[in-house]
Amino acid sequence: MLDSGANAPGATDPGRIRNFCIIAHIDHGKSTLADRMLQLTEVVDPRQMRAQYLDRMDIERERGITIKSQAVRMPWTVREGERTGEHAVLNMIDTPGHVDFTYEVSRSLAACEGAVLLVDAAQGIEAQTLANLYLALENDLHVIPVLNKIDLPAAQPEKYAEELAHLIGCQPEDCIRVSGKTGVGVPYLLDEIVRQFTPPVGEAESPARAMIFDSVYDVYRGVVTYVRVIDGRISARDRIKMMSTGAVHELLEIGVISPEMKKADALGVGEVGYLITGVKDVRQSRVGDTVTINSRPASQALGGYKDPKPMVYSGLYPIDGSDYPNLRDALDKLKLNDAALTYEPETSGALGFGFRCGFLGLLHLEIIRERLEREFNLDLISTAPNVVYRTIQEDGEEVVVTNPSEYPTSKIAEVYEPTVRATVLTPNDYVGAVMELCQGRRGSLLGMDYLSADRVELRYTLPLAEIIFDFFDQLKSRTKGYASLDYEPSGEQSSELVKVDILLHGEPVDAFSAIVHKDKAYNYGTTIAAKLRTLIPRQQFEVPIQAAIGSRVIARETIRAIRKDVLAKCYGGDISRKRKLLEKQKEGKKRMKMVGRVEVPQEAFIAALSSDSGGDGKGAGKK
Ligand SMILES: Nc1nc2c(ncn2[C@@H]2O[C@H](COP(=O)(O)OP(=O)(O)OP(=O)(O)O)[C@@H](O)[C@H]2O)c(=O)[nH]1
Repeated sequence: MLDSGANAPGATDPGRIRNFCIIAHIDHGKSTLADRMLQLTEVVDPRQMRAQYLDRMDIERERGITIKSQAVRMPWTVREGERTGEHAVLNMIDTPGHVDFTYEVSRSLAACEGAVLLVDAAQGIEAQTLANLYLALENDLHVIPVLNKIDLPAAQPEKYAEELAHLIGCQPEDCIRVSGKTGVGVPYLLDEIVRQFTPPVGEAESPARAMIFDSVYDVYRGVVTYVRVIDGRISARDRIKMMSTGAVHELLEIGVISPEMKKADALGVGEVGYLITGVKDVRQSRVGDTVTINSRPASQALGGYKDPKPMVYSGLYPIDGSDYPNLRDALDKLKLNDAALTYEPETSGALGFGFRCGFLGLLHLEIIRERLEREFNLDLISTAPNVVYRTIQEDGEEVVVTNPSEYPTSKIAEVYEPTVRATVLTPNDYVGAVMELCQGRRGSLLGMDYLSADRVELRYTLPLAEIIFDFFDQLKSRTKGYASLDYEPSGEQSSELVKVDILLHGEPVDAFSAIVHKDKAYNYGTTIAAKLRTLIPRQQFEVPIQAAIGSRVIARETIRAIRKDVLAKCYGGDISRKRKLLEKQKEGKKRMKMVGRVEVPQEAFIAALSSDSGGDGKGAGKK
């Protein structure tokens, strides 16, 4: 339990504090190790312990992934070695592992002095092990290498200790071996955290400066802001000031998380805790901003973070048009918690009123969509995800396109698409398969290194648009699940892109427009046209389905004419039965959308869009 006296928040000697995070490739066991630490430090009562204690969102628990960072304060008394008996206060920050949430990781790292780099002893180093290690080194963190899951029969700690030591530049013996599951080695790791990581340094007498590393919206309490105090002290009676806006807020509460919110009188140098001001909008408590005290403000803000930029866009439409206001409310609420989500209203001829939303990646898209459906009870259609394009017109005008149907059709001098720098780690045997995949996706090889005798790192520049469609699934299936992927934005490139329109009876259907590379346009056109032919019922006239680039048709399918005679089944003269059938047909028609003269059932749009956009996101979640 949280002890009083010298370890109480606000009164803690910074020399006793260790702020650290756990970084790892996805599924290497961060959350499990965090659970064991909570248990060993007795912060969580054994009766209340549950798996993935810090993953508070339902989706996080169900999918077994961490989305939001979490900070928790744990007292620890060193058990062994020359510092036995020393009382320390550990602030642990659990971070997400998926690429979509890298920006959360980098924010958390800036609040720490040390990082525990966790590697699954049955898997070895993976792409995000490297990516996270580089982030930690960029933030000048001391890194403790740890091999996890040593209880597994397939664990090869000797082999991977060599690899890890080689990577970090230490001795294989320096890699600590633990099992987050059984708890073996974890007390020793906690001792080493106290021994190896440096305590925070700051000016206790200076005006207060605290860095906001997260802020979340809580329905009952308003915005909860997580801070790390760098200099000075913030006490519960202070009025705080946000340095970027100058806005002054009354403090309603201040405290630490251990493992639930615990009120405190103050937070001093190096401490990690929360502030509640009664503000209702997370944007007023911006991540990266510096908090100071109004009565004695600091003169200079701390260096902030980069704002996350949406990478992938998709249109979200309520299946029932009358849900539109609810969708807007729901997005407003999610936005309170998620600064990376963007949205603006848009109208589609095919789908009605909806929103064009911007996401960090496919997993982010999927999670927002799932939360909208689950927490707000909405049924949604999402259009196929696309990236942002920048076009330069012949007259020099620049147009940024987030919706393919708004792509300018004529007089384009050049088009730029976003690219990523991708790192793939794969066993030697699959190098050929990975290269073939990357080349098929318009990748260019930047370099290739052997990390050990049988593990190769391949670096590619790839168009982001090529990654968001089933790239990860393909990579996994071509390498029997052994390859891992990480990527980061790397600017943009000029490409030969075209907009493919899908026309029904001569009318373009905006929801199906796509921007694709010219070599892939034909494939996209024929696939969608063939799919729609099977999904759209016959009409009383012949309906051509065409795929076109500008006015040039590149593919065509035809739905043959038929008169749907609902009365055919009624050979008797029962007029009431006939009327009933006609009524039923009318009901059905209400759920039809008119595209020009063609009646298209809503389900056809959903089916055509879902099979195109659904599959890959799920794979991304399992990374
Ligand atoms: N045998 C064994 N399994 C473990 C150990 N640690 C974690 N696992 C299992 O590995 C899987 C992933 O563990 P998590 O703790 O959820 O992994 P994570 O790194 O937090 O995953 P993200 O939060 O998604 O980044 C789970 O099925 C755990 O039960 C361990 O020490 N031994």
